[in-house]
This record gives sequence, structure tokens and C-alpha cells, in this order.
Amino acid sequence: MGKQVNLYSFADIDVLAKSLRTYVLQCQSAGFERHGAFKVAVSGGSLPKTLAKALLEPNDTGGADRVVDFSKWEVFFADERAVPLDHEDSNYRLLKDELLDKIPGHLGQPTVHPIDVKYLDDVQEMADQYQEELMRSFAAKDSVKLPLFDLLLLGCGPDGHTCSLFPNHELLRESDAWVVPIEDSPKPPAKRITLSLPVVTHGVKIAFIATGAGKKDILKLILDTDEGRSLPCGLVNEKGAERVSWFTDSSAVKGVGFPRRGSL
Ligand SMILES: O=C1O[C@H](COP(=O)(O)O)[C@@H](O)[C@H](O)[C@H]1O
Repeated sequence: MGKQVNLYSFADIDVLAKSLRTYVLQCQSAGFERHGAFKVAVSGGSLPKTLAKALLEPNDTGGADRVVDFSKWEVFFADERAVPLDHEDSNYRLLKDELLDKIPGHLGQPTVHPIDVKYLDDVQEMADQYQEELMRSFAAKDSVKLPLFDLLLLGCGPDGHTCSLFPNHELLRESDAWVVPIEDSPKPPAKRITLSLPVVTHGVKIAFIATGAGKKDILKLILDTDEGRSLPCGLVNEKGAERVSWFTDSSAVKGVGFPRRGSL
């Protein structure tokens, strides 16, 4: 059995999106209280579409804690591919198409931190530059050990990877850098940068969003077996229920024995 985390399962993505919205708004309020901003790291893949469904609902009325205020958001990328920002493989482009371009004016505009495309041919330099971008927001690396994200919104690949941290890859042993390059990603494109595991697991809150039948085998492995604990997603799970939550739909957890939580 995997580490105790919060596993939420919903009938479908529409129902999931409503709870994800509540959860993100709770994290937003906590960030605003803590430091007057909301610093979030966002993945690519299937996540941006679900996130847009959660955040772009028209019912942004009611108490302040129920309103998305993007003007105080700082959006970073949990991982990014070494491609131009308008390339179809770009996680920035995906987020822009699915969410950023659709934010209505009254919700404000977030500050977004894309990669510097000057360094597409040198992923080590690209990672270093992105780390410096983090330092400008979170303070210099010699004054804080790790950047503290209010929330990391993560995906889970069918092999158990998250961000661009892949099973059995040496990058999982990185203990110093905040952002690391990868040149041999088993999932194309090969060249990417990613937040390191210590940065991911340092987050105040960490949410995985995994939907669809294509995820059920890997979720069973991660959540129901000891073997799954050494996969990248399993390593994040080690932080436990205080920090880690999984938002899934019923197809993704079909056959998974791990206990579900009733509500947020
Ligand atoms: O390559 C990537 O894959 C993961 C998982 O994507 P999904 O489509 O299976 O949800 C994603 O989280 C990561 O950001 C991306 O670069």
C-alpha cells in the first residue's frame, strides 16, 4: 500500500473540476494570507484543459475566498520542453491556448514565467536561467534553500512520471539544483527542463490530477503497491496527506483499492 495521501474520485471531469476549483481557491486564500500572492507551478499534458474547466466557470460571485484573482497569481512551469513557445509541444503554449487566453478581464491577468527561448540549444543553460527566474521571485538560492510554491498542479504519466521526472532516471537523485535539464526524456521531445524532486516535494500543497482509463494501471501501482512508492509520483506521495491530494475520475481509479476521501 502506498503512503497515506488524499485520494478524491469523481464521476467525471466536470464534477472533478468543481472540487478542484474549491481546492485551488483554498490554496489561493492561504497564499494571499501568507504573502499577498499565489505562486503556482503548472504541468502540461492533460492538466491545463481540466484546470481551465475548474477556473473559468462563469459563477465567480460570492465571498472573496470564492473568487479567482489572477492578478496576484505567479504562474511557473513544473516542466517545459525545449521548443519555441508557439510550438505544439510547448507546455506554455498549451496553458496559453487552454487557459491564459481565455481569462476574462474581470478576473485579472496572472504574471506568467515561461522559459527563455534564447537557450533552446543548451538545456543546462535553460535550466540555470529558469532557476534564476525562480530566484527573482522566491529569493536567491543562497538565502533560501528551496523555493516554496503555494501549490503545484501535477500530472501523472502512464509510467508514473511527473513533471519531467521519469522512473529510475538519475535526475531523481538531484539534491541541490532547483531546476534541472533532461536530454533523454523517454517521452518525446527528449530535451526538457523540470523542477527537481526536492522543489516539488517542498510545496505547501501538491495536487495530482489524473483522469481517464489510461491511468488506472499506473494508479493501482502507485497507490496500492510498495513497488509504486519508488516511482516519481510515489516519491512525491511520501510527503503524506497534509500536503498531497489526488483528483481523479472514476475511470482512472477503477480497480484501485486505496481508500477514497469523501470530500475536501
Ligand atoms: O510530458 C509530460 O507529461 C506529463 C503527464 O501528462 P498527461 O497528459 O499524462 O497528464 C505532464 O504532467 C508533464 O507536464 C508533461 O511535460
